[in-house]
Amino acid sequence: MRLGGRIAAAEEVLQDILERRTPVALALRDWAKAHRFAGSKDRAAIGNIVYDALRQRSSLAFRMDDDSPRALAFAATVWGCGVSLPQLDFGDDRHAPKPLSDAEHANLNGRIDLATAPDWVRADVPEWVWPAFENNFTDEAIQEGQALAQRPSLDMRVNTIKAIRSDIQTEATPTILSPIGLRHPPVDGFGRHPDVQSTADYQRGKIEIQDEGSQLVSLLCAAQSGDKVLDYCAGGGGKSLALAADMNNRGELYAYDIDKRRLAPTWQRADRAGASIIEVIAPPAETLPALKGSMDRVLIDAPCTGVGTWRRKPDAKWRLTESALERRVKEQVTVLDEGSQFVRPGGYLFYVTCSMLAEENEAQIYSFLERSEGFSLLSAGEVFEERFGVDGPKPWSEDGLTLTMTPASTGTDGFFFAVMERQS
Ligand SMILES: C[S@@+](CC[C@H](N)C(=O)[O-])C[C@H]1O[C@@H](n2cnc3c(N)ncnc32)[C@H](O)[C@@H]1O
Repeated sequence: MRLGGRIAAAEEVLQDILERRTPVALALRDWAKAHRFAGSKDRAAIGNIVYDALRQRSSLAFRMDDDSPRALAFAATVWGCGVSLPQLDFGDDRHAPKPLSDAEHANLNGRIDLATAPDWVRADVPEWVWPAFENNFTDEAIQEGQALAQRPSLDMRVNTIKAIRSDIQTEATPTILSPIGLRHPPVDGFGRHPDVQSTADYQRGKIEIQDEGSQLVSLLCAAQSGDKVLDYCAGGGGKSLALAADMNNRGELYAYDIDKRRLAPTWQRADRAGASIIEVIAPPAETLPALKGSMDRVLIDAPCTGVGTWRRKPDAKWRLTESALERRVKEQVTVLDEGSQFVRPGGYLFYVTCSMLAEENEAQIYSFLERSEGFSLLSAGEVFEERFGVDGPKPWSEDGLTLTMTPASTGTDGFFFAVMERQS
C-alpha cells in the first residue's frame, strides 16, 4: 500500500472507533481481516496513525479546527508519524483520500497555535477529568497529560527464576529503575516493536512483557523467600509471576480473582515461567476462606479506570465516563475490605492501581484506614529508595507516604502504590 491508502485506511478505522465505539485493537483487527492484501508494514503504519490520533485526539482536533476521522488521520500522520506536507501529494494513488483543501493544508502547516487552546486540550485529557489532574499535578498537570499522550516503550521483565538480565539476547536496554527490566524505546514514524513473543527467550519463560511500573510495584511488595502471599486481584497473573520470581520461587503464593476467565492464562504462564509456587484459586474459591488472617503479604491490584495506561489504550481515555469511575471506586472499596481480611497481624497490605486519580488512590486508602481497625500506613517512599536508590527518577507523593508513578515522572505507566501494616 502507498501512503495515501494507509491514511484512508486509518480514517476508516478511526470512524469505526469514534462512531461505533469499537475498541481500537478490535477495529484494527477487523480492518485487517477485511483487507487481506495489506502487509504487516501497512498494518503497523495504519496502527500508528490510529493510535497517535487517539492519544492526541483533542490537541490534533484543535490544531485542525476539525475533529473528523479524516482530520485526525492527516494530523496524526504529520505530527505523530513525521510525514512532511509534500509527501501528502498522492499523485495517481486511487486509494488515497481526496486531496487536502487549502484550509486543511494551512492547518497542517501550523496555522493554529496550540498554546491558545484550553489546558485540557493541550494536555489531551478529557475535559471532565481535567480538574482531578490539575488538583494532583498542579503546575505540571499539562506535562503529565502530554506524557500520557506519547507512544509507550515496550518493556520486559527478566524472570529471575530462569535467567539474569545479561543472559537475554536482545537489543533492548536495561531499564533505569527496575533492576530486572529491559526496554525497547517507543517506535518512530511508521515503525513497530520487535515481536518479543516469538523469541526463544520468551518461549523459554526467561522474559515476560511487563511495563516497568508494573515491575516496580511488584518489587515494592518486597516478598521474601518462604513468605505466604496472596495476590487478591490476580487477573491474568502478571504480578503473581513477578512476585514468585522475587520470592525465588519459595514459599506460598496464591493467585485469586473473582473472574475465572481472567485468571485462566495464569496456569500456562506460571508453567512457562517455572513459577511452581503459584497456586491459582479460581471461583468458587472454596479454599480461600481458610487463608484468612494468615498471609504475610496481600497484594490488591485493584480494578480501576486505567488512566495510567492511556499511552497503550488511548481509546479508553475518551470512553471513560463518570459513572464508570464511580463503579470502579465502589469495587475498590469491596476489594480492600475483602482482601485486607487475609493479612495476618504484623503482615502487610499493598494497594495498587494503574490510575492517576486521587479518588481511586489516596482517597481510597484514607477512607479504608478510617473504616477498618488495626492498619497503619507506612512510607512507600522509603521502600522505594531502599530498593531503587535515591539518584533515579522519583515518583509523586501527595502525602509523603504513598507513591504515584507516571510517564512524566518515572518514565513508566501510571501506577499508585500504598503499603499498610496490620497491627492487630
Ligand atoms: C487491575 S486488574 C488485575 C491485573 C493483574 N493483577 C495483573 O497484574 O495482570 C483488577 C482485577 O480485579 C478483579 N476483581 C474485581 N473485583 C474483584 C473482587 N471483588 N475480588 C477479586 N478480584 C476482583 C478483576 O476481575 C480484575 O482482574
